[in-house]
Amino acid sequence: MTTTVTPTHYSSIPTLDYTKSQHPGPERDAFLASLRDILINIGFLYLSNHSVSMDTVNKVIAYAPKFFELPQEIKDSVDFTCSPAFLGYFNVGGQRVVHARSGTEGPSPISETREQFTFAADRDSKLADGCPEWTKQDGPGLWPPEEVLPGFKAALVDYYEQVESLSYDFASLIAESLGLDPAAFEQWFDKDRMKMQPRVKLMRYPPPTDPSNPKETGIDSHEDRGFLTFLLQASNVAGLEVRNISGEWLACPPVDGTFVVNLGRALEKVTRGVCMATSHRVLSPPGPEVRYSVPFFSNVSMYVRLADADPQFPQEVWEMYKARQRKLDRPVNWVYSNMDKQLAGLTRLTYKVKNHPEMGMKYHPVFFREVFPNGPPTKSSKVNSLAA
Ligand SMILES: O=C(O)CCC(=O)C(=O)O
Ligand SMILES: [Fe+2]
Repeated sequence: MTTTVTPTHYSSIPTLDYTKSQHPGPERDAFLASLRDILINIGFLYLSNHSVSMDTVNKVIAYAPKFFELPQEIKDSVDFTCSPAFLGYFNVGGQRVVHARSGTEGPSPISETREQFTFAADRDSKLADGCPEWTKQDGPGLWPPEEVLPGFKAALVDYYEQVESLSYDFASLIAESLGLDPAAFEQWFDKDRMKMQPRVKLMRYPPPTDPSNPKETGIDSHEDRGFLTFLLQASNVAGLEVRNISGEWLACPPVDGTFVVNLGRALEKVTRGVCMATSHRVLSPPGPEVRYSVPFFSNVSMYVRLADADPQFPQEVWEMYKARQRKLDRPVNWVYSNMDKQLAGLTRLTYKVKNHPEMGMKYHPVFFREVFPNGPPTKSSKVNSLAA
């Protein structure tokens, strides 16, 4: 029997009310049906009434500008180049970047301008000899001194832990909506959550330094590399845009009390392309206001291989997937690379060293020579990994 499925054409970003998923009944069934459609046909949603306390969210919103207003020498003292775990402050000032999948560097590259502060809950560092090289990405973050910004670390770590917990609950809803056991994705996570490596970034997007240069932007079109992204838009300034299956750019403006949730390439791969890692970009604000945002990137365990995925979706899910593939304005190339056949921790470190060769030379000198047997690359061959 042939079924004809027409993919939903999204012309705006849909919203799901998280509370509807919390109790069995028709509302929960409807939530799961909408979630399935969204995962397959747009890959982006607003999540309202989520489980993270608004008090915690509001603290993060209040701290974001305060961090970036700190004197430059304090921000520089937590520069990520001082962290083997690649945590800390990074000033992306008008750099040329190339993003995975979405594009190659052309003759007139986009230059991105933003500041970011990457953090995680503290993990033990494993710098001792004998640990696999990639475990050295674990480690404590860099934080400004407590007296400079009292309460900053506590508020951000509280936020991190609450969103992390939501990320596992949401992964289980995704599995269920796709007709799998709710625990099906647990195979991609460590039971001991302290081994997991989510990352959060405070982002600050200033208006362009040269408004006459249309190539200056916040973040060029890209897909996130991780599993799920939970984005808090932390000021009332728009700029995020999302590409739908027909190639139209949809605005995704801030909506109070929501997270924007989108799917990363790891989730795309473990679902063999059924869930879509959707392209998105951030335009620099027109000014004078600055835009702040706080993406939380969940990820798979460092100890799994994405290419081991063998999801047993029901036939109707595969039909929805095939119907979407026929409608896409471009191929979604989710095929497994050699990198997906090795441990995810190794792949992640490889991307980090490719992105930041200077960090590779400093903290992973032996591994660096494996990645770059012919010596350090020229600047233009850099690949930007956002959800690092
Ligand atoms: O700042 C935003 O709104 C989105 C950021 C983003 O896409 C990223 O960091 O991967
Ligand atoms: Fe992103």
